[in-house]
Formats: sequence, structure tokens, C-alpha cells
Amino acid sequence: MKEIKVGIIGATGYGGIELIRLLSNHPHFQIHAVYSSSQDGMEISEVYPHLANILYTLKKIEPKEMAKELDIIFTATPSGVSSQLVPQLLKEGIKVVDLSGDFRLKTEELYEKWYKKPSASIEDLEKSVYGLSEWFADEVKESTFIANPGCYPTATLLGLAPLAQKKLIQPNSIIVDAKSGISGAGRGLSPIVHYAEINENLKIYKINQHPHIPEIESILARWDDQIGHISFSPHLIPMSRGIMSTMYVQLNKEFSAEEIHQLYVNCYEDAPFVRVRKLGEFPSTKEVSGSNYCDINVTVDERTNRVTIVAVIDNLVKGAAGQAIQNGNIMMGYDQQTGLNVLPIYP
Ligand SMILES: NC(=O)C1=CN([C@@H]2O[C@H](COP(=O)(O)OP(=O)(O)OC[C@H]3O[C@@H](n4cnc5c(N)ncnc54)[C@H](OP(=O)(O)O)[C@@H]3O)[C@@H](O)[C@H]2O)C=CC1
Ligand SMILES: CC(=O)N[C@@H](CCC(=O)OP(=O)(O)O)C(=O)O
Repeated sequence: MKEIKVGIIGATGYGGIELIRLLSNHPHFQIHAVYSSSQDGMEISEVYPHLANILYTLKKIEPKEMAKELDIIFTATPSGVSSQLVPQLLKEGIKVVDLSGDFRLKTEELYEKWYKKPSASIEDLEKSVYGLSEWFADEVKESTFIANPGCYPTATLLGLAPLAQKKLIQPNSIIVDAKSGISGAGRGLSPIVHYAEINENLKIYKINQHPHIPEIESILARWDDQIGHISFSPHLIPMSRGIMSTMYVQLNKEFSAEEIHQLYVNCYEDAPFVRVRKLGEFPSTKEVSGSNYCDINVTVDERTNRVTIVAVIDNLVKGAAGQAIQNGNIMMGYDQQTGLNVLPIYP
């Protein structure tokens, strides 16, 4: 099969360097060029010495030129930047996987309400397919433009999907308590990520205001239009990578813990990157670190008929670059696992 020429915009960010790490092991995707809006002309190894043996000079972003030489572009750029940049790339006919939140919501109003910045046009919002690979692979396969899911929504939606699909959730009963390592905030500095402020600390933020709320709700509504709203509490914890999403859900029928666990096992039996753990064994973030796995377990409190689901991912892999490559594989007709079969780094 032919070599696929890949470009990465935002290569100097955490999502970008994770794309470089993972793509360096891909048998078909060849990194052809990496781009920067502020450091073009520099070697990537000057920005990141851990890439000392990787010889890429950061190039200027020029959509017309890029279209001539590339087959697919990963845009690991901030929200508000992708909405400006991606339409120029689409116009040139390049396949795009965008890692930002700019094309995940399907109306301009919803985007502007939650992101508090101007939206991409409705025409461009409608062009994108939401790339939760395990559930929307058929759409991804037919698409040339993927809105890669957010990190919290990836863990949360994979955790809730089996119950939502079977319409087993009482309306407005979902509570999501999620925790993220600080690389989720990107490489830019802000007071919240200062060592002295996050070390030995646990912070809740954007409670009921996080832009991932409408993203999660709109996908849940595609599975069950009665599911209603969620309560979502994100937290920052003093670790570099990882997300744990703990979900509490009221069921609308009575089930035992064994029955619900079996539902999850059956649901994900053909999903190579979702590992439903043994009954009673709950995953921790380190057990997926550096890998594209989402590990999940579930139990039922039979006194309250409430389900607790725990889903963990590496925010930079399954929550960003890994899932972006999984989607790229599906779009290009490769096995979804191509280049992504790395075991977690442990301990
Ligand atoms: N970190 C994570 O865990 C996750 C991140 N994401 C999303 O992925 C995207 C990238 O995130 P992340 O890598 O963490 O962020 P970073 O802040 O680490 O990197 C973003 C990069 O975008 C580039 N950039 C900034 N402004 C512009 C511009 N005007 N034009 C072109 N490029 C620009 C910068 O590179 P330069 O100045 O060199 O151009 C920068 O290195 C974001 O949308 C983020 O929300 C999604 C899921 C998880
Ligand atoms: C820890 C941390 O700060 N996390 C980020 C996650 C943002 C992100 O990566 O999400 P998008 O892709 O939707 O922009 C946050 O909560 O804003």
C-alpha cells in the first residue's frame, strides 16, 4: 500500500509531540512535515530535546502548499484557532483530523454559549464527523474531516455508551466526577498549572460550565433522546498524564452487578482498545498510561439501583493523538490498530 504523507500543525504542543511519538512507529503514515505558527525555521529537537534524533524543521503554515504535498493533516491547535485554520485546509481538499473542540458541537449557538468565542460556520460544522472511533467508525470511514473527541468526553462516553445505547438510564440522573492530569491543559502556562499550586493539591474547576458538557450530552442524546442533562465536575490532579472519569447513573430497571458487567463485556468484545476489566477489578490511570486503551469497569449498588462506572484513559493518547491516529487509520482504510499497539508504561 502507498505511503500516506502526514502533516502536523501545532507540532510544538503536547498533542503534537504525542502525534510525532506515535506516528514514528506507524508502518504507513509518514510524517512529511510539521508546522508552527510561531517557531517556523526551528528544528523540533530545539523545542523538545527528547526528540534529539528526529530531524524535522518546523515549517510555516501555508494551506495551498500543504495541499500539494500532503494526504492528511492533524491539527493539534487550540480552539478558536482550528475554526479559522481548518476551513482553509478543507477548501484545498486535504483530509483533516482536528484535535480541538471547534467542530464537535453541531450548532454555532451551542459552541458560542459554551466556548465563549466565535464559532466556525454551520456549513463547516456540518462537514465534520465526530470521531469516537468505537461507536462511529462507519461514519469516520466515509468522511474526510474528523472532529476528534475531547479527552473527558472520550472516557465518559465510552463509559456511558453501553447503558445509553440500551436506554437503561433514568433521565437527568447522570453525574460525572472526572479527574485529569495537567498535560490536559497543554504546554501553555497559567497559574493553575504552577508546581506550587498543583503539587499536593486537588482542584475542582469549571463546575457545570465545562465545554465538554454539551459535547457529552449531544452524543448521549444520539443514543437515547430522553437522557437529559448531566452534572459534570472536572478536577485537576498533580500528575502529568491520565484521566479517570467516575460516573454515577440511576437505572430505570433493576439489574445485578453481574448482569450489567456482562452487558459491558458483550458491548466491547470487538473493540480492541476498550478493556472491560474483570468483575470487581477497577482500573487506575497508570494502567493505561502511554497507550491507546480505555479501561472500564462497572458495578451496581443493588440497594440504590445506582451504577458506578469507572473509565480511565491517557488524555494525550486515547484522549487526543492516539484516537486521532485511530480515526486516520479508519479513514484511510487501515486496521484501526495500525501503529497503535503499544502497551502502557508501567510503573
Ligand atoms: N492536552 C490534551 O490532553 C488534549 C488536548 N486536546 C486539544 O488538542 C489541541 C492541542 O492541545 P495541546 O497540544 O494540549 O495544546 P498546546 O498548548 O500544548 O499546543 C497547542 C499548539 O498550537 C499551536 N498554535 C497556537 N496558536 C496557533 C495559531 N494561531 N495557529 C497555528 N497554531 C497555533 C502552538 O504551536 P506554535 O506556536 O508552534 O504554532 C502550540 O504548540 C487543543 O485544541 C486541545 O484542546 C484534545 C484532547 C486532549
Ligand atoms: C486539565 C485541563 O485543563 N484540561 C482541559 C481539557 C481541554 C481539552 O483538551 O479539551 P478540548 O480538546 O475540548 O479543548 C480543560 O479542562 O480545559
